[in-house]
Amino acid sequence: MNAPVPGALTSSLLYLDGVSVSFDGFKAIRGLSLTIEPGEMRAIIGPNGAGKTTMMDIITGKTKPDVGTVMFGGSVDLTKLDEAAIANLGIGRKFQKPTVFDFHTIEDNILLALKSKRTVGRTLFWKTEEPQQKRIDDILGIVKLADKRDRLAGSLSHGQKQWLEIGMLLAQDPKLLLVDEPAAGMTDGETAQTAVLLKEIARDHSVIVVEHDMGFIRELGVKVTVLHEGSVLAEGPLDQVSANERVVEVYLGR
Ligand SMILES: Nc1ncnc2c1ncn2[C@@H]1O[C@H](COP(=O)(O)OP(=O)(O)OP(=O)(O)O)[C@@H](O)[C@H]1O
Repeated sequence: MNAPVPGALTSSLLYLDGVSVSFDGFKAIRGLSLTIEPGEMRAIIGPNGAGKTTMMDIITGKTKPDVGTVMFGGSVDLTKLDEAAIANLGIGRKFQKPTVFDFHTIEDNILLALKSKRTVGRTLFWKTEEPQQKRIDDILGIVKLADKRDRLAGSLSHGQKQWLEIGMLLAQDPKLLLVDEPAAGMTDGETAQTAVLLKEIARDHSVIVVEHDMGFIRELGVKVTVLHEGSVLAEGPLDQVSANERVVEVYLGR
């Protein structure tokens, strides 16, 4: 394992170095190093089994690495914290399948997410209705559901449900959002709209997007990290990693 780089530790929002984890002797993550800067959106691609989900499990505390450094905000060691503590630090995760409350309105879904934010200070000073309403309006505007606010979430299309869940994540006020295959199952129009939405969110948040849809990744126009067999195979602009022979061999050419 490499020694942590002090400069990167102080300036990076997320810093992984030399991270490995094995399941029953199988190394799912091997010597993974990755740095996300404040305000950065990063796309993660890679073949099935490359370790993308396990990497997110490590960041969110679901899985503990066997070795390696995982630092957040320059000084917080995520390997020492449980999932709830990591969520409270401001790391939000959106799983592939949308989990919204179908029998509540869209607005109430956002309201419930706002109320479930578990920071003590926020709960104590939680009393004024107006800022809360403004926050709901802002979030519904970002996820383009303001005109549907009174409809039941269950009536939304798959793509719209994904946007609502992203809105619910925003209600938690995360510093870093981990988004797993947001474009899966979406129409082309919804996929393009999702890229616009994530770019807007990335103006105020750091975002890690795991995706297989290369058209969508092109739309995002951000730095791409290619994972393969649990470590970084290539990193850089999409055109650059797409031209990498090894990336073509293990992923793009298949
Ligand atoms: N809890 C576990 N127990 C045993 N093996 C696991 C476990 N979790 C993941 N693995 C294995 O680790 C490897 C990496 O899996 P992971 O789900 O992280 O890959 P992925 O890149 O997310 O793949 P996909 O694109 O299919 O979602 C796979 O070979 C998987 O079978």
